[in-house]
Amino acid sequence: MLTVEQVEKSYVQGGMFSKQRQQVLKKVTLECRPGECLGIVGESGSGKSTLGRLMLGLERPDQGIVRFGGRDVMDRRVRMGRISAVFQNYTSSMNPFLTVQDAIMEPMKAQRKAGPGQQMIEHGPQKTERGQLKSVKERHRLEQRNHESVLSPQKAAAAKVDMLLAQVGLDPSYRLKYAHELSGGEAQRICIARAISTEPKCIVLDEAVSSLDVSVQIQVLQLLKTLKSLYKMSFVFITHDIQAAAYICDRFVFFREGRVEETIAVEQLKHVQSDYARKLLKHQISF
Ligand SMILES: Nc1ncnc2c1ncn2[C@@H]1O[C@H](COP(=O)(O)OP(=O)(O)OP(=O)(O)O)[C@@H](O)[C@H]1O
Repeated sequence: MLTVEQVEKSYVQGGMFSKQRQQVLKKVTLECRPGECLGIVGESGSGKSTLGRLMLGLERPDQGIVRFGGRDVMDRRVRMGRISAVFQNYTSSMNPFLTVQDAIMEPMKAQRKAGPGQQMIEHGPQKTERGQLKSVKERHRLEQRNHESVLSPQKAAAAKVDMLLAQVGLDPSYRLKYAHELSGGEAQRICIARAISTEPKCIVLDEAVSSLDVSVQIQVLQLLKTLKSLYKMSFVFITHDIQAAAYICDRFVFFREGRVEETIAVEQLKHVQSDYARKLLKHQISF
């Protein structure tokens, strides 16, 4: 579904006029399958976040391509509403001048603005791939959405936000709060609500629980697991925390110095082949 094919990325090192480049990603090929949680684990500086940005279409690879459903994610229409992100810095992820409601609504508004282009993709060539049933369901959803917005846009928005807040375990009173009025765990739940608001097929989570207290981490991981099965989404879970990854992921990609070192199903972790994967596991997991 989300595929990374022979991707390379380098950055200029030592200032704008320097000719030196650091090769951060080296011929990376991997796939996040429909409905799975793929963990990208590796040491600090191994290139995990760079890979995440490329998977989100935020940066262009020097070589290779990232595709979603067969299409290049650099095309905004391909990723809009289908791929979203949750980052580590939940406080800076939220605009301080927006209420929780407006922050959660932002991606949906952007998706609506994209309108015709979005529909071209939804009902274009994919219609035949996905079959008639899917397109009927989609049409019904769009009609319902239009119907709601014609009747009472504010009420419909508030109801949608309340539903999303409930799904991340927060009550409607949070709707009018601002980022500075939230705890870390609450802010991250809002970022998750925002990420699921367009019912994406895939979420890239980059160190999404790393800054939270351990007890809050567990709650947020449990929440992510529940939402994943509710929405039938895929996750790309980028982390250096193997314990957290083992809790939520189906497969691990061990990432080392910009390369895929080893890929393995989580239930097979005891049988990793590479020294690097063994070393990372030994430091963090006691079997
Ligand atoms: N925009 C950029 N410009 C220049 N160098 C960059 C840029 N982004 C990343 N790098 C470099 O690429 C390397 C990999 O960084 P990246 O953040 O992808 O690693 P990481 O595995 O996510 O690390 P961490 O776990 O510490 O976040 C680092 O050496 C970093 O300095």
